[in-house]
Amino acid sequence: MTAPLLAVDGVVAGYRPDLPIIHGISLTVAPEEMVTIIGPNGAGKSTLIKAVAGILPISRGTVRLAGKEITNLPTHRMASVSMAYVPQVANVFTTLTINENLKVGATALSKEDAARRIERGYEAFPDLKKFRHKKAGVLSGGQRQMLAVARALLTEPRLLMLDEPSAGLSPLMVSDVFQRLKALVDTGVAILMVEQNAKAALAISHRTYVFAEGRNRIDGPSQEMASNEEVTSIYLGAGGRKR
Ligand SMILES: Nc1ncnc2c1ncn2[C@@H]1O[C@H](COP(=O)(O)OP(=O)(O)OP(=O)(O)O)[C@@H](O)[C@H]1O
Repeated sequence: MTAPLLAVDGVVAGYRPDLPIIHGISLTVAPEEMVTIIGPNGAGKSTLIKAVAGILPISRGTVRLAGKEITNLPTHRMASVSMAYVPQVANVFTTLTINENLKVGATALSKEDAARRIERGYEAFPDLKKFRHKKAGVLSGGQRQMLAVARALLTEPRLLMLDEPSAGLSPLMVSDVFQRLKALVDTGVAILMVEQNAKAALAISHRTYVFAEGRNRIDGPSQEMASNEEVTSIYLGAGGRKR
């Protein structure tokens, strides 16, 4: 088996040191793999991703990226370990133009690198180029999500983490956003994302982890999970039932 790019082992974390929300979660993401985390509301999906991103303190367990321990790495150092995180809300500056949003994301880069990488972002997301001088506030939900992703990619991460990229999007937009994320994986970026939209997540990702009550519940190849009885009955509802 390929050595994991991300290895989360027995992580305990929460919003208060005396009140853990996740109780020893483990998972891996291989290079160029797309992994989703699904589970009911309050299962601790966002908490896990925030803990890996260094936003919430980890009280037990470890996080390794490419074999190097990065447990409780300060968020501002994420780019230096080739990792990027797109939060669920407030992930773009709505009063700035698209171009300005990208420039803000590129402040740590040299002028040449910034220009080159922003141009590459425009190539990957042509809609953004079309509206480059428009305020991000006028973008559709899907385009906004793409802007947040394009900004996160400016640091050229090997691992991109996303918290519910489909939140608030129409089914058509979900499909478009997911296809673009999949295309990113094909260019060599690994993705770990939390999703409420279990059906779409299972259809697009390589592997899926199901969390419940702050613990690993079940995991495996997404195709298998999509036909797993427990997953279909509890998490997919009527729309995801086995044929
Ligand atoms: N800012 C916060 N302060 C304190 N507790 C929080 C905070 N945010 C979430 N929680 C609690 O942590 C638990 C897990 O929340 P989390 O957001 O990780 O769940 P989730 O699996 O991502 O589900 P959802 O899809 O509903 O966000 C919940 O019980 C929630 O009430």
